[in-house]
Amino acid sequence: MLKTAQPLLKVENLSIGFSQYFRGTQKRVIQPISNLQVDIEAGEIVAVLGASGSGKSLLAHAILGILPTNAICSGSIIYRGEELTEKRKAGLRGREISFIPQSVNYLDPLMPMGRQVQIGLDKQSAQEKQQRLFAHYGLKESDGKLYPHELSGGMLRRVLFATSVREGVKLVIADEPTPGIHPQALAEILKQLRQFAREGAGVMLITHDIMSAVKIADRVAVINDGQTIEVSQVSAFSGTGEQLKTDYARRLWRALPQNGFTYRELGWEA
Ligand SMILES: Nc1ncnc2c1ncn2[C@@H]1O[C@H](COP(=O)(O)OP(=O)(O)OP(=O)(O)O)[C@@H](O)[C@H]1O
Ligand code: NI
Repeated sequence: MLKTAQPLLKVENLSIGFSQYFRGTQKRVIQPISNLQVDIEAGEIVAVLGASGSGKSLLAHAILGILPTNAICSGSIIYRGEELTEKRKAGLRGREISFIPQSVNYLDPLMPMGRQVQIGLDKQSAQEKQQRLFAHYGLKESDGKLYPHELSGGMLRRVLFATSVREGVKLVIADEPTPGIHPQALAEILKQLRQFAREGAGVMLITHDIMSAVKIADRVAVINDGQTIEVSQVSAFSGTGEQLKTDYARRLWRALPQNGFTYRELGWEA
């Protein structure tokens, strides 16, 4: 891949904390993310791999500008050469920067599915495009009139995917898009992410599934306790992991069932 001087997205020294009350009145700050780094080139898929609670969703939400209001955030997020301010995030979100959230709760419970997929689409052709997306994701035209509670979990995930397909999308953030999904649907989703990249978008695939990461990513960023442990080319995840830079990543790789160890040794509950 051609290296450009400036990556599409560069997250540097990102720290996120929350101020919390405990014992009623005392305040303390918890720091789920500290000094996290990751960057993505246009046309590249970077997997962000980390155990549950390691800070993956917070990273996604920081890039998108949808952190809870009590979050204390510092560091820099540079997108296309410029600081991604909260105002810029709001303007790009759902358009140039698209998001496939971890939870189907991100869908509006009070809005029919068809309208949710039309958000961010060019008004004149929105309906036609939405219908094409529905067909592409195996949803029926009549499903467009249904509300989230009337659809199955699998269908909702497909709707979430449809909301991320936008003309001119340059960055796709997919937060665990594959939980509990059967293998064929998983292959389909990974193929779609690859397609985004082929069309020139940068893709961040957040996952705790090392196999999905290795199957699809160009590079893998391993995070633990809100810190970047290692960023490596995907080719380093092979053999005995001798090309990996850190012991942590090597243990993670070797813990795969086919590599002989178990996740439990890492205390990693996938
Ligand atoms: N609003 C919040 N207030 C306080 N702590 C929070 C808040 N949101 C997240 N955290 C804490 O930050 C840490 C990271 O959370 P995050 O959701 O980013 O993890 P994750 O890597 O996405 O995990 P999972 O794989 O389970 O989705 C967790 O310990 C979580 O409890
Ligand atoms: Ni998460």
